[in-house]
Amino acid sequence: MSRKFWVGGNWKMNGDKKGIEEIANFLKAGPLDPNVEVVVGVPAIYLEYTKNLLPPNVVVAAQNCYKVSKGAFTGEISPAMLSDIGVKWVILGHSERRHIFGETDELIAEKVAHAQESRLNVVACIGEKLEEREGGETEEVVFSQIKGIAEVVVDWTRIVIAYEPVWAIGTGQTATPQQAQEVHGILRDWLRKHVSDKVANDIRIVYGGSVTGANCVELSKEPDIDGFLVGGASLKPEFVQIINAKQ
Ligand SMILES: O=C[C@H](O)COP(=O)(O)O
Repeated sequence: MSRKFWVGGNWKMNGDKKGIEEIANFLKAGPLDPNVEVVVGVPAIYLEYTKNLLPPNVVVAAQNCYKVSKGAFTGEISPAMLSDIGVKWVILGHSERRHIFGETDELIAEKVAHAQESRLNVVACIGEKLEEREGGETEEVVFSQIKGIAEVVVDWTRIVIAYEPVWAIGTGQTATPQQAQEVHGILRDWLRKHVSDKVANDIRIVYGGSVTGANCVELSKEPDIDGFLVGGASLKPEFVQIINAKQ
């Protein structure tokens, strides 16, 4: 069993042509650890522009997509459209989609199902809110979220699970390596029990929430942390340090 370390950047609603060129330049300069899979989640309007600027060892992801291939859904984009322009990854279920835009577990499951049918690689995000952690409900919340996703996955080679505790996102309050490892460990055990040994052994479970150049190395040493989903720091040159955390 050896899981390739996976590092994603999630630019969220940030970036313009000039800024994207700067990011592409520091990623080109790297050097990036060749043993790491690197994906950046780009605003939809810049997917093609970014794809043309990035070095070949970094690929783009969409930050969202809809649950059907086409139709009267103003403002949405579909997996078919992403595939049509050569995009192979999509982030689904991010906490900002869940909590700002009201996406439910049910809608996220439908989106994951359709993205899988369309052969996109999915970064499926889960994570508890602060009040849920403080109420001792972390396990219950993440198990219910992963169950919703697991029920629709048909190809486990095309999915990365991102554990992102909501209280750690954009707050500077990173989960400690022990806190993150504890949840990654129980998620892997859940997959072992409810899906299979093979899936549990092979799937990448990555951590997101205030990952920086300063904390990535310690987090990367935990046995069940297989990479990161990075927000703010993925817009800065320190993203290279995070990609290289295992070196
Ligand atoms: O998708 C990334 C997460 O929301 C983490 O964002 P952050 O690194 O800015 O805390």
